[in-house]
Amino acid sequence: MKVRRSERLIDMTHYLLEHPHELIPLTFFAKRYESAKSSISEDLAIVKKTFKERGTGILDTIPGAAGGVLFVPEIPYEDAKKYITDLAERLSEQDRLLPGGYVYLSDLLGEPELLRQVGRIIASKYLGQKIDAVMTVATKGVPIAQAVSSYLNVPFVIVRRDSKITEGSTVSVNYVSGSSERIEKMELSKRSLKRGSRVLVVDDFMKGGGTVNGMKSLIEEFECELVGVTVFAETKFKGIKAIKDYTSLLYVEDVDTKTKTISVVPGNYFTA
Ligand SMILES: O=P(O)(O)OC[C@H]1C[C@H](OP(=O)(O)OP(=O)(O)O)[C@H](O)[C@@H]1O
Repeated sequence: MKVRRSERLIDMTHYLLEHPHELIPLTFFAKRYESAKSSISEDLAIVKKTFKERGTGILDTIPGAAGGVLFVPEIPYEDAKKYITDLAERLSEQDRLLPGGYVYLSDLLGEPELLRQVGRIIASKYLGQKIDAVMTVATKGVPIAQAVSSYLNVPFVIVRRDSKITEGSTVSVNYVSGSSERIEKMELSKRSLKRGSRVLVVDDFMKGGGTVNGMKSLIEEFECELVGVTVFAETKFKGIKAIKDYTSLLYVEDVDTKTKTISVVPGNYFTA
């Protein structure tokens, strides 16, 4: 039964939002709605225009028999800036400060809406760049990696600091944990990354940068390519950070251990 345009537009938009970075042939929609390809092309032009005007993302049209449409999510700069600025205020609450200058984030990183927004903001940073996998380290980086990978439609891989029999054979590297200035080890299952993969590293928090630097070494061990590094939050570090090229959404600019207060501002995401 032929489907009316208004219904096609609703269902088509839902399908595209659910399948980012996936090339969808026009014939798929023509069959789904029992409509002519010319009608589908008109529908997609409406969706493309609305996505662009609303900052939902880009609807690329790939011509030819093997062509189709491909939805690339993004977030307008102003929307990202406002969201992160509001989050910075929220983080500047009392009693988030932990020993060693860490910040309690687990409540925030358990909120589905926050993870959706953070995933979209981080994915938008790498618009147009080929990414084959997102990498993070257990544990608190995992929800962020999952959110980013769902927007990029690529797998995420979890680096571990402890050996797990269920990971099979692994590649491990030693790294200097900037925070504890100790030599620590991290490892990744050999099955996780194909040689030559382009990898985006994300994590929840950066202090000395040793953890991210360890993941950078792992990427080299796998003969893969580091596309970039984005952390949810970073804090000042008394020494020299182990890594220079990274983006942070939030920056803990001041910590008062007496009053247990912190001052958080937007990170270098908006300036880098
Ligand atoms: O920049 P660095 O000085 O290396 O510190 C950042 C590390 C430390 C902390 O992990 P932990 O809290 O140790 O581990 P988990 O994520 O499992 O809680 C955080 O999640 C980053 O991974």
